[in-house]
Amino acid sequence: MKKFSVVIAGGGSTFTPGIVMMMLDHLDRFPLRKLKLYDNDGDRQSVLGEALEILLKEQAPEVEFSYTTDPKEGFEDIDFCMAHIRVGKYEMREQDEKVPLKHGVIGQETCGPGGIAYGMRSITGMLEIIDYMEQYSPDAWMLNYSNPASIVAEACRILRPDSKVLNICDMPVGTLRRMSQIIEKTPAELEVRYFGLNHFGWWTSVKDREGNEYIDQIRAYVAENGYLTQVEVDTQHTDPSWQETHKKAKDLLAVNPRYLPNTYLKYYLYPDYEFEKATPDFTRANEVMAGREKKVFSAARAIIEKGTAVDSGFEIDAHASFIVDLARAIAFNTHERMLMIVENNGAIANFPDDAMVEVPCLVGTDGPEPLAQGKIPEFEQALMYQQLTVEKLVVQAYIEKSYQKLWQALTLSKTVPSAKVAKDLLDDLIEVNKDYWPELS
Ligand SMILES: NC(=O)c1ccc[n+]([C@@H]2O[C@H](COP(=O)([O-])OP(=O)(O)OC[C@H]3O[C@@H](n4cnc5c(N)ncnc54)[C@H](O)[C@@H]3O)[C@@H](O)[C@H]2O)c1
Ligand SMILES: O=P(O)(O)OC[C@H]1O[C@H](O[C@H]2[C@H](O)[C@@H](O)[C@@H](O)O[C@@H]2CO)[C@H](O)[C@@H](O)[C@@H]1O
Ligand SMILES: [Mn+2]
Repeated sequence: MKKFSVVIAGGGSTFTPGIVMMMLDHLDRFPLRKLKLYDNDGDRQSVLGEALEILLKEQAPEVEFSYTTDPKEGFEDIDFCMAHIRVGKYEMREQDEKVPLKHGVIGQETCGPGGIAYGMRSITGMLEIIDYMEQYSPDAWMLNYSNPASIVAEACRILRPDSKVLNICDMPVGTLRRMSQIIEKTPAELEVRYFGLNHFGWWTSVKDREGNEYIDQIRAYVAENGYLTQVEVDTQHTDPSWQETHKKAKDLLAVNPRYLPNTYLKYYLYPDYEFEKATPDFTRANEVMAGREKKVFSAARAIIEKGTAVDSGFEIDAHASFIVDLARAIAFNTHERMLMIVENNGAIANFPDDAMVEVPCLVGTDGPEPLAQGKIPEFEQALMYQQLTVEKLVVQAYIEKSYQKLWQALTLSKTVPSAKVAKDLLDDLIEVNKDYWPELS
């Protein structure tokens, strides 16, 4: 079987060790000849790079491993780029989550004003790494899960329409694990129908391979428990804030019992509840900095200190194996069925063709082919259209450097109460993002 060369862009990511360990666990399905880390913060990346160098020497010496901040070194001779960059890092995520709270609005990583601010930063970083990939390895594919995926996907549609970039999200993958536990199946046994935008969608069917429908059984469970399961399926999600998020699905179902909701809808349907329970001095960014980030980097420093990764604190991100499934689908034309963020083009019959939607796709060497999801009801259609327009206005604001369009995007968001609040918020966000956003006029 062909051996592949992969660069992880955003090598200093808290997810890098877990994903690398997952890839080593799948070498039989997706063999590697070369694995590289690329980041624009050498100090941050080198901590993980040095530790992973020790781990690969011990566990996969046949794989050529390196880490770099040099784009040519990072992106030459690769088959795939797995991208998980965070432009502005956690210090800016903290601003995304705290600045809106000062204006009485929810603060969140990818939703509402936080997501808009993050999107205005991410576009520049994404264009940068896409261009590096195309300059040094023009035949490579980028598997992107850098956020905010909806805005990044819309920016790719307009600014890099011919680039081989696949935008994906692991939220539905994680929730399907929960659903499978509820009905005592495995995720691999299930086939879903789903429609939405990224972090803004619904399941309309969950069937096993024999065609048995489980959505009613799952709905009955979620109506009582949300997506909280007896056994926590995500080690990432033992934090109380994530437990509350999975539980809140119960209230999302209450307002729209027709379909099973993506947990992110809570920020749009219950922004008042989310604002009331927010802790302005300690948001999710702080939780991660004190939790996952501290844990991952401490484990890396311990490996470097001891000189071995045996019994290390690195934890495999087994659930991230959908990334290998996606790479295999491209490499071996497997026609893997998975949710992707793709141009609608009729997949959702009564929604704009040029919307970047999250729907089930069959993925092969030519990329994803969306599966038709039919017409959607007007409640979901209207919500999606409002959010779609927000996302389109953000990308237009970025391209045109338009203050007016970004003000409109914030005003239109279901999380922002008025044009006045939107403008005050925008002026604050411009100030804190002055090193990252294009200058608006
Ligand atoms: N799509 C999904 O479902 C999903 C799931 C989990 C995480 N994510 C995303 O993955 C990303 C990484 O998350 P994290 O918490 O590990 O962040 P992190 O801050 O720990 O790591 C991100 C890395 O990206 C680097 N970076 C920033 N700008 C860059 C650029 N222009 N070029 C190269 N590197 C750059 C940073 O220096 C940092 O080392 C975020 O965008 C996050 O939202 C997405
Ligand atoms: O608050 P964080 O940094 O812990 O998570 C933000 C991300 O949350 C989702 O990814 C989850 C995923 O849904 C879950 O199954 C597991 O793999 O953990 C991930 C990280 O918590 C979401 O899909 C991402 O877009 C967010 O960035
Ligand atoms: Mn996501």
